[in-house]
Amino acid sequence: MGELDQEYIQELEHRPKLDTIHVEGIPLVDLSSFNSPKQDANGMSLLVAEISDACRNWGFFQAINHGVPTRVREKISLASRKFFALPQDEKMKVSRSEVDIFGYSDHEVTKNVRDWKQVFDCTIENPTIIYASDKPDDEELKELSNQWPDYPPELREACEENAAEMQKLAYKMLTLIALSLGLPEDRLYGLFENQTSFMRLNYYPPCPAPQLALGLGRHKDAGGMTILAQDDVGGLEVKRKADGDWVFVEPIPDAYIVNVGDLIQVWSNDRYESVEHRVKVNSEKARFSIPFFLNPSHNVWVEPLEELVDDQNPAKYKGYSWGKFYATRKLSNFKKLTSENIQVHHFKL
Ligand SMILES: O=C(O)CCC(=O)C(=O)O
Ligand SMILES: [Fe+2]
Repeated sequence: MGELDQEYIQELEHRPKLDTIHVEGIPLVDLSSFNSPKQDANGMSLLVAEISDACRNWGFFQAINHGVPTRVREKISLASRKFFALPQDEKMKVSRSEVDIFGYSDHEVTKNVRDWKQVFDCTIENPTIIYASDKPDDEELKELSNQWPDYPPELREACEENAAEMQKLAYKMLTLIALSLGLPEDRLYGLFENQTSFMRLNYYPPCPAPQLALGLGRHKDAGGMTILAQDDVGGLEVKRKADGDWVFVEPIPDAYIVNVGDLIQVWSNDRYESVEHRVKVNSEKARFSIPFFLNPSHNVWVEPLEELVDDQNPAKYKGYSWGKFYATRKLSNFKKLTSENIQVHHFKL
């Protein structure tokens, strides 16, 4: 067993099992009927039903025939590998701070345990508007923009091209999710104008003691939806709703993993739930992944959609400000927390 700094060590109950059991995993959804030039009505209604089942039973699925060009994915994957291979002092030149919250970090912590990974974050809207403070009555705004490293020079273009494709795919997903909830297909679009979405490059280096640490501790995604490209190494595990077991997400070349975030859980009034997931590491191979976090505008008030609430189904959440939630989360990256970070269950009625 290799040596591992104490701050990475998970409590016994949260340590991963290293042998991977290949069981029936998250659903696979083929988006061809959505993408075909003349969408056939039958294909679309089958697709909507599959999305509904996947979101209800798993909160996660893999999408194929999604329309994202392979070259866009290859370009960002390669640029990401080149960036993380730089010497540490080069990467630190674009490190995140309380002021510049996008950029590089090798210090992510999930539920007070350090993650075995490095990240590079970039925002999508340029600039992105957020609240300057997490104080409820403070309306002051601030503009955020990206930091780009000198090397690799193509990183910026690769990120921007990937972001544009993720955006298109995210809107397809919003369409399908709205339809699957019995809503008009454009019902969710307006929530994402002036979005606070961002993209992350994840690098999980080989770990000397992968049985003690996690690349990313168990968590739920707080935003609207996440679309993730993983490489062929594998490590992502999803907590199966049916029995609470951790299920390995099989790498499928060129597929994107889609999961419902906490906001869809609230908007859908718990019809769809945001599901816990985590990342295992291993002692031999580095793993790379690229999530796109689709998040609404800072001024969106989050509450169950009125169409999905009635006397039989009263609202299960009180409303909250996405912008204040986001500011609290982002600022907490730079504070030592003494209590649990803000979570959606704090708004449960
Ligand atoms: O790297 C992965 O597979 C998952 C990443 C993830 O869950 C996240 O960044 O929120
Ligand atoms: Fe996640």
